[in-house]
Amino acid sequence: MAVYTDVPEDALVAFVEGYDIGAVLSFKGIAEGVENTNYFLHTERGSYILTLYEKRVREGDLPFFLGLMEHLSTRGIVCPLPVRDRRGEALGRLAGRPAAIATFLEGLSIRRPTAKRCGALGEALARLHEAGRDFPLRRENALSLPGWRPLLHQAAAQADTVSPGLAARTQAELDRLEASWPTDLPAGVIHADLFVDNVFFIGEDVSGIIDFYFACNDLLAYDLAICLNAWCFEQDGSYNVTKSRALIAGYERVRRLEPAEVAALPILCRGAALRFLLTRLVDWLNVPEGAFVRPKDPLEYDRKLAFHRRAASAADYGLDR
Ligand SMILES: Nc1ncnc2c1ncn2[C@@H]1O[C@H](COP(=O)(O)OP(=O)(O)OP(=O)(O)O)[C@@H](O)[C@H]1O
Ligand SMILES: N[C@@H](CCO)C(=O)O
Repeated sequence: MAVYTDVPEDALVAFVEGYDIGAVLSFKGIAEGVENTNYFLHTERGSYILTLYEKRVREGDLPFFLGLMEHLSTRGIVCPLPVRDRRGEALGRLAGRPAAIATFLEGLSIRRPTAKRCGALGEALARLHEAGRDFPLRRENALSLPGWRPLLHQAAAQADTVSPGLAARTQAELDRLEASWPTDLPAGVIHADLFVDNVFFIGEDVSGIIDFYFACNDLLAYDLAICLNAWCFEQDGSYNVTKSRALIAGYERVRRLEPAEVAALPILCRGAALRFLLTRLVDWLNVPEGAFVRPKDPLEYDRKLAFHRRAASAADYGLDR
């Protein structure tokens, strides 16, 4: 569950009075998610999400995240739109934490997406990349290649308690990626955490994208690699190349990949898998005492990494050129 910070009712009422959204009708903590505290907020004017920013989100990055959601909204991407208070500020403080109110999005996240929905996701991802082109702020990706070794250092001593040989496997993978990571591919604003729980559908269509708190400037095709990892593996660990082909084809309906991006796809997928293996491993080994959080399984990404290590080219992901 993700309610790390309790908000007393009187503090909430005073906070909401600072906005032109009417009086509070109801207010409820949201169990999903692991990063921030989220409340569902219903007022006389409608439905909103109140977010209190927790540990991994740096306060200095919030203008980037909130500004990006505003920017993307004006360019037709359906994402939460931060609500500005009566003074024109999108970012406030509540219960001692930075906090913001954003619009509530309709739709459902789909746990087991079909190939058709993977195609719709691919298209939505490329639209997001296109819409982010003229966003003026920059944020380096703290969880790209240079950030992985410090994470491994944090986890290495205990990694083998999670799975025998994990420390050495992860170390070897990181060495290999450091020697071959591409640098000269098209870059721009990426979402960087576009998992199935962050995409809402109505029917077969993407109705909205949430959770921009890892968004940053990085390689566009790396974002695609994150989605291939998150959307195209089955429960039994097998890679579904039909879904993968559909996701990439959806992406290319909006932005065609350059030959260098196609060639780099296997290595980008390895990097994306290692990134989530490492953050999950660190979280798995460091559950804060008394926290109501169920850490995500790092070994899921150890198994995905094994698939990517065997991939010879983009053809293994259904991209035959
Ligand atoms: N704008 C929104 N509209 C509707 N529901 C939302 C919105 N924002 C968040 N939610 C709901 O709150 C849940 C948690 O939100 P979110 O994924 O942003 O939290 P998080 O702690 O950052 O999670 P994660 O673990 O994915 O990083 C979502 O799964 C969704 O159900
Ligand atoms: N999407 C991430 C967690 C949220 O940052 C994961 O599945 O590891």
